[in-house]
Amino acid sequence: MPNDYSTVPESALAKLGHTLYQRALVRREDEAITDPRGQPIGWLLDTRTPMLDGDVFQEAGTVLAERLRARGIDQVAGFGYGAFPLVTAVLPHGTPERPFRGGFIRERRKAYGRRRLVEGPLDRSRPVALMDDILNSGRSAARAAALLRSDGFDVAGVVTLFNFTWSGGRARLEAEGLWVESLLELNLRESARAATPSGDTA
Ligand SMILES: O=P(O)(O)OC[C@H]1O[C@H](OP(=O)(O)OP(=O)(O)O)[C@H](O)[C@@H]1O
Repeated sequence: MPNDYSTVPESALAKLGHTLYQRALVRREDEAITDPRGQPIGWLLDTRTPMLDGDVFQEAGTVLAERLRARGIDQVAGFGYGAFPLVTAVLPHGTPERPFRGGFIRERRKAYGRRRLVEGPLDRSRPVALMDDILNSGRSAARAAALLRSDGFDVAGVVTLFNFTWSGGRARLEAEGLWVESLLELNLRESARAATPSGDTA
């Protein structure tokens, strides 16, 4: 039986976004958190906490799959621990005629065995969307896109849970010809200055 592909209502999106944000948010009052240079920061979003919980995993997969289908995409790839749960969450939401396929991008080609850079059944003749939890500077996604392209894949766009709008990641990726879609646009510029934000990220 094909899944029900009726459009996910906006209210469901808002609820999911709220859930993801609330359950991913870690504040310095909760635990000591640092940036990549080891400096203390005020908050971060750790999306692994909600995404690796079965209920959110299921709901996020439904919503993300809907967005991908609307763009004619049935192949997704991820680079890093924030991305992997998103890729796997989408996979059950295809149809028998048009199943989703997923890929995990390695930092570098594996030196033995199949010697692959991208693990999984992705088809080079069809476009791939990159998945990631957070778009901040856009450097991770740009690097992932470059790795995919270097291995012969056609990268169409990037789907994320959150976009930190103050960091210019979207512009960086759009300049490379990628479309960008995020479930939640976070615009916390003023509080960001005060809190030195991070998305569990650089
Ligand atoms: O747009 P950017 O500035 O590149 O930031 C976004 C990236 O940062 C985070 O990963 P992080 O580097 O914290 O590594 P992790 O996935 O291993 O936690 C996040 O999961 C994104 O992949």
